[in-house]
Amino acid sequence: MVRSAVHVYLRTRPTSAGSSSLSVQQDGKTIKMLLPKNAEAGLINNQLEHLLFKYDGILPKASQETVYSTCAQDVVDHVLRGYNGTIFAYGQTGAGKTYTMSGDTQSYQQRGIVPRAIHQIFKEIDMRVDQEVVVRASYLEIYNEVMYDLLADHFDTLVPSTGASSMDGYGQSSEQYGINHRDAMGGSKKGHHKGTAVGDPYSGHFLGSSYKKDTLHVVDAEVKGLVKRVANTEEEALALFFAGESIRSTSKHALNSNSSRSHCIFTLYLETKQGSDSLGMKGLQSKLTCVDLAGSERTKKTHASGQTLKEAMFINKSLSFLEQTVNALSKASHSRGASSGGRRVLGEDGTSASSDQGNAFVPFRQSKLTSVLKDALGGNCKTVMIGNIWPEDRHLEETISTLRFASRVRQLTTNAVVNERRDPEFLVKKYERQVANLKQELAMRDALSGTSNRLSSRYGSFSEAEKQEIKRIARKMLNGETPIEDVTLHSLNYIRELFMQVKQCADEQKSELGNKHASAMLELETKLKQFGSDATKVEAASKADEGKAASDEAASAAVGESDKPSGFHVGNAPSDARPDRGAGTPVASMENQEDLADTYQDVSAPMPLDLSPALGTSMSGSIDKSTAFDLFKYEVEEGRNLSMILKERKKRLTDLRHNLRDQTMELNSGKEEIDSLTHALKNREGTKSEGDQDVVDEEQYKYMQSLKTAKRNYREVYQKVRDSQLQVQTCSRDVVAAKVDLYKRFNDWYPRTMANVVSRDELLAKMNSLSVQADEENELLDASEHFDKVEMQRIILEDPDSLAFHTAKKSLKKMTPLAKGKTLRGEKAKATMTRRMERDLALNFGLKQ
Ligand SMILES: Nc1ncnc2c1ncn2[C@@H]1O[C@H](COP(=O)(O)OP(=O)(O)OP(=O)(O)O)[C@@H](O)[C@H]1O
Repeated sequence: MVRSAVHVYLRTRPTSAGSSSLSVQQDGKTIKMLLPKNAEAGLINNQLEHLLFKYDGILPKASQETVYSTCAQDVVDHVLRGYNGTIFAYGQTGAGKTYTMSGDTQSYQQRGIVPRAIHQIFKEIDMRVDQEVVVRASYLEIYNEVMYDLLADHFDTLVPSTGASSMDGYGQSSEQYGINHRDAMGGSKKGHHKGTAVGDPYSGHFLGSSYKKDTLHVVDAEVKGLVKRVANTEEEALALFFAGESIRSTSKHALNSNSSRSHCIFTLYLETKQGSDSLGMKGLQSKLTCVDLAGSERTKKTHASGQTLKEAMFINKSLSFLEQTVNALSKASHSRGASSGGRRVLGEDGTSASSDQGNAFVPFRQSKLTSVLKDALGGNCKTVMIGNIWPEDRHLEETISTLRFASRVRQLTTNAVVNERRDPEFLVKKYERQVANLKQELAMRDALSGTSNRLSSRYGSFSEAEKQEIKRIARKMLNGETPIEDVTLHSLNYIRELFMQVKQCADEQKSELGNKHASAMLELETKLKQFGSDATKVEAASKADEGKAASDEAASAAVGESDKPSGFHVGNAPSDARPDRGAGTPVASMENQEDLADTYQDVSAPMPLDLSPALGTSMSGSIDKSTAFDLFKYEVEEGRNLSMILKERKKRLTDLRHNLRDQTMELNSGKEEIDSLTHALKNREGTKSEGDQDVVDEEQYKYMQSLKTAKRNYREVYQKVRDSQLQVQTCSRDVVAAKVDLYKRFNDWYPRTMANVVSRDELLAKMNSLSVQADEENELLDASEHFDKVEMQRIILEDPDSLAFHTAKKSLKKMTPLAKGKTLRGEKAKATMTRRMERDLALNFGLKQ
């Protein structure tokens, strides 16, 4: 097992004052700190003149983009490949942790690591047409050592329009677990809201103080009961994140007007499935955890009092537990690394120090934070820490402690592995099959023992050359050139390979036939259309009912006739029920789900449509195709409709697959029931004396009846599975057809619209004139709708990638109308105060709340 080091980066907050004590060395990874020789700066040190700290990178004056590409992109990439990843920001209050993790959530340019990670994840998922990836999100807040679910039921009130409100598929409900909810306005539902405003009464925090404790539990670094919301798109995931952000607890103090008063942990869970239901689904399960820790603070400096002081005490205490945990882990790692000749090695489970250390105790359970971060600090996770510092002389002491902590974290190692998962039912079946095959193989070996054939008995897999040879024999068998009796069957393994090759040859022949069938279908369709117009003429000439009857009869005759050779029933579907397929469209030959990816490539290949981010954002001079494609999807009615159809079909496909999976599981348990009843029946028969063999006793009768019912149920479920399989196949084809349609129409539209358009402004003007025409033709938009539309066009043209961000922001704002000049937090606080007053009044009058 390979352990890898936790990577640590240092980011400095820009400051006008600057620091005379800190300097970054030439390697860009080492920071030098000169130690002052006086007590005024809070330090007295007579021996050392300076300290050197080395990290994986130092980022002074770095843009948000640089920070993301340096520190986070690789972790997210790993998460997409099935690893767990954690990115956490640590540092004193006001040093820029929230700015680093969340960024300025009002500004796309200044967005932080979380929105960027969401974008990277969904962009990659969009490219994986052959995989089913389900993304879920959770948002946990640890405030005063109590855990809150920031995506609990208030979320439906906050962002219903995005559709991102479905809970996870496990039927988890927050109520069920008795979670401490924050309501939409930031107060604890179960609690007694106790607001403490510092300065501006609208910028204070409002939190519950009489909440029920220990309702969320941490088991093996997993928070049980936390709601995981499904996010189908980037926009939905962003909406979830923004909704959680809007109710985080913050407060104002002397060093930060918007200081986080809690540790916030936003997690994205990815479940990737690949394979077919019949062969068993192979899946990856990974998660990306983004942690914005509350900042350590000297209460003397922040002038904290009252509630803010209490919060500061909780924050400092939990950070000190974190330090103790890291210290224990790094000590263990250090000593074991030294004794093993390596650098840093930890106990495999990451929970305890090395045995060389005499199993040193690592205090993970001391606090909620360390329990949750257990994996990130030493378990199955790829971890990155960003240390944020505020490089001013007045913060020297805090800076030193951040630098020291970061150095210790850099000594930790984790053990990240790909989290592969197979459907357990499928695995059991697979192993059962393997055991049965091995038994047969052995029996065959015994039978063949002593003969030369025995030498040919193989257990390993065949080489490519051997497979080709077997395939040649299979083809000859299929073509009737070699009689089956003439084929020497060397071993069971050989027979299996031969079967597979026969199947493959048969599939190839089937696919050839399918292509021929597709062209025949096209021909048939053309004929049907022709026939349709002839029939219309006939209908016009004759009486309505007679004409219809004649037409139906003629239609079915024609359909039946052409259909005969293939054995398919075409039916009497209206001509517009089938998507318009061009002669070269590969959809017609689509036979199964595996063809999806190929088709996607086939379809996109002839169209120079590059959706890579680099092209998508390049706006120098002319309009690139990627931008135009986004425009087509969002702004042109035809494209919007097609894109909507594609989205709906994809959604339906996902639902159908889930349904199929459930039914397959039901089928499997039905089979198990039949097996066990058969077994029981046989046992019963075996225990009877010879004379009683012909008499069915009561117990036997019971088994027989149950067996009959089980078999009947099995048949019913089996039929359902077959139907669902067909539905999935049809729906897969519909998805591909919708994709093809969208690309095809776009390719028609693109040269038409882009003719003579070379610059962004020209396109904007053209789009505006088109939309004005469209508005006039359809219905007039009101002023705000028109503004939104123009704004969307501007966003798409400037940076199509930013669309999801802006739309998610807009949907959140719509639900929380803001008064001009007021912040969301201000509104939240105001509403909380109003509610509190109402509640107090009600309490005074003895009304129940
Ligand atoms: N790299 C940076 N570039 C621009 N502004 C920054 C940067 N880092 C921090 N800031 C600004 O400094 C202020 C404090 O930052 P932030 O709230 O992120 O600190 P914090 O470490 O999260 O503090 P706390 O622990 O109190 O929550 C914010 O106004 C933020 O915009």
